[in-house]
Amino acid sequence: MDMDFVAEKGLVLLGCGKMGSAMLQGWLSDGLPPSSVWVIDPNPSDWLKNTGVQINADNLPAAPGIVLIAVKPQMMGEALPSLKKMGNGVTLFISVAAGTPISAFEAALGSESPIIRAMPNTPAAVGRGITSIIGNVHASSAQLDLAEALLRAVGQVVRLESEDQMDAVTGVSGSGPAYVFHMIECMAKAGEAEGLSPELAMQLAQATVAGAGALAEAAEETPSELRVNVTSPNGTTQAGLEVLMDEENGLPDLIRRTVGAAANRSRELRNG
Ligand SMILES: NC(=O)C1=CN([C@@H]2O[C@H](COP(=O)(O)OP(=O)(O)OC[C@H]3O[C@@H](n4cnc5c(N)ncnc54)[C@H](O)[C@@H]3O)[C@@H](O)[C@H]2O)C=CC1
Ligand SMILES: O=C(O)[C@@H]1CCC=N1
Repeated sequence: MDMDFVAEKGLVLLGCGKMGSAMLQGWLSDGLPPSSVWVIDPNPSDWLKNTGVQINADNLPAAPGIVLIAVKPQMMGEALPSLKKMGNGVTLFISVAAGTPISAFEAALGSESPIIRAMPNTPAAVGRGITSIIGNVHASSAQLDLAEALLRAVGQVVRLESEDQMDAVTGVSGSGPAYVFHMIECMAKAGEAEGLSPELAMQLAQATVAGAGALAEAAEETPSELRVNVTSPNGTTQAGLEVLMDEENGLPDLIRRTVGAAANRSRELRNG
């Protein structure tokens, strides 16, 4: 059971904004035929309109293979009723919404419905996402395998042991790309402050973050060892890291508070 199953039975996307589009882009470039995809979204983007998928069509499949729910948690109450008739025990629902618990989908779609809660991230658009998943009791191991196969087409997949882990996961990997993009912005601005042109500073910052990420993934050394490899005793990196790694004002505390705030917001979203 994999992409062929999804192509045959159909994929319905409820909401196709930034995250839904990032995943759809990955699936379409992986060979999912646009004719197998139905999107429900009152505000489809120009990109979406050019993909060839069916948008707000009347001919929705009665029992699609998968329904991906990718609306904002705040829109859930308004959006979910349109799916209720698909809560037939056959269709697998996958939600990527931050905060919204599995119990909310069970209440809206029928308590027998197989539901998988997932937390992806936008690097899915280039096949480099990571998605954490957990299913309800009605999601069979074959359905978890199906979700994993679908999501693996846009990056790595990890299975969680408990839904409680989802808030921390959201704080680290769901929101994480934004922290890294901001790091690029800050490095580029700092390069400008040291006299580089904006274009050169941005090129250096982007390539450095992308290259360091690729090396961290490919190398046998840990990120700590890779950091030490860059750091010549009493050299330039040491001088920089003394600021970045400062216990009181440095990155460790800042990142701890950043991830904590995102995880807390995820906990708050549980209540709608
Ligand atoms: N953007 C990200 O990096 C990530 C987002 N998520 C989750 O993905 C979900 C969507 O987030 P984004 O794509 O960033 O938001 P977005 O605002 O870009 O997309 C939401 C889409 O839902 C559509 N929509 C609104 N009301 C609707 C309705 N009643 N029926 C159908 N569609 C409706 C909107 O037109 C929009 O296209 C959220 O629940 C978020 O927590 C999860 C992981 C990462
Ligand atoms: O900012 C948000 O709420 C969503 C969830 C994770 C990333 N974006």
